[in-house]
Amino acid sequence: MTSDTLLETPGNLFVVAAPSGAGKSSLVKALLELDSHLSVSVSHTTRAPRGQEQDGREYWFISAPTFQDMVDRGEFLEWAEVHGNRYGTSRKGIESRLQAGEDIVLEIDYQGALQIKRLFPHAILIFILPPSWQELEQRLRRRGEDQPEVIAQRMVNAREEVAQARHFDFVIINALFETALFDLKTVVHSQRLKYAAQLRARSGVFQALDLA
Ligand SMILES: Nc1nc2c(ncn2[C@@H]2O[C@H](COP(=O)(O)OP(=O)(O)O)[C@@H](O)[C@H]2O)c(=O)[nH]1
Ligand SMILES: Nc1ncnc2c1ncn2[C@@H]1O[C@H](COP(=O)(O)OP(=O)(O)O)[C@@H](O)[C@H]1O
Repeated sequence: MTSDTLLETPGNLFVVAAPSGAGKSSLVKALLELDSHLSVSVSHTTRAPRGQEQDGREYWFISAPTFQDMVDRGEFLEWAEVHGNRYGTSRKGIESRLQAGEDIVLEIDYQGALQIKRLFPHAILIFILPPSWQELEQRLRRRGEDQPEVIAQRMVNAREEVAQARHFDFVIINALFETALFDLKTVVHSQRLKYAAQLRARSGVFQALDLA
């Protein structure tokens, strides 16, 4: 990463991906409660809402034709088909929020994460791993939101998803929740420090000392 790419926007962009059930949503939710400078982008999806999910909170739930219209109009920064449904990050707001210095987290799959890295080379890609396959399956069952065949499909897809972790900047193992949350906070915090250091490196003091 070069300093120029880091300074592309004043806001930091974090992308968190994981196989279904690894704990990504729980970790991001806990992180947002602790960090008022971070906000999450709400994706659009053609998937039906689960139990307590609300339109505009977890996702914008839209029909397949509406999703296609948005694709055709170029309204997504990235989109992908995951577990038989389509999911996308709306362009609206993201670029302007980053330019305004806001930090944003995207909770998306690996295909979307890799698209975002191409668009925003300074984005920080974080992959969350479960401690074992057995624990992953247990978490999907305990969550109690998906039918057995949906869980089976997600376990099959998880093998392919986990193989993509090597393309990410950081890999966090979510065995103990509090430890994984601490790791996630540390990544966010260190990225902010790095950015602040880049700004200082361009400041008058560094220029005057021939350190820039
Ligand atoms: N590419 C992309 N993937 C997304 C987006 N929103 C959610 N996803 C991913 O779609 C997958 C399925 O999400 P979901 O149906 O909520 O299931 P869960 O991960 O088991 O909670 C997960 O890997 C999400 O990270 C998006 O905007 N773009
Ligand atoms: N470290 C952990 N230990 C045990 N259970 C966890 C842990 N992290 C998350 N969970 C539980 O696992 C289930 C799946 O978590 P969730 O955040 O919905 O995953 P994802 O968003 O990755 O699909 C939830 O019931 C959640 O409470």
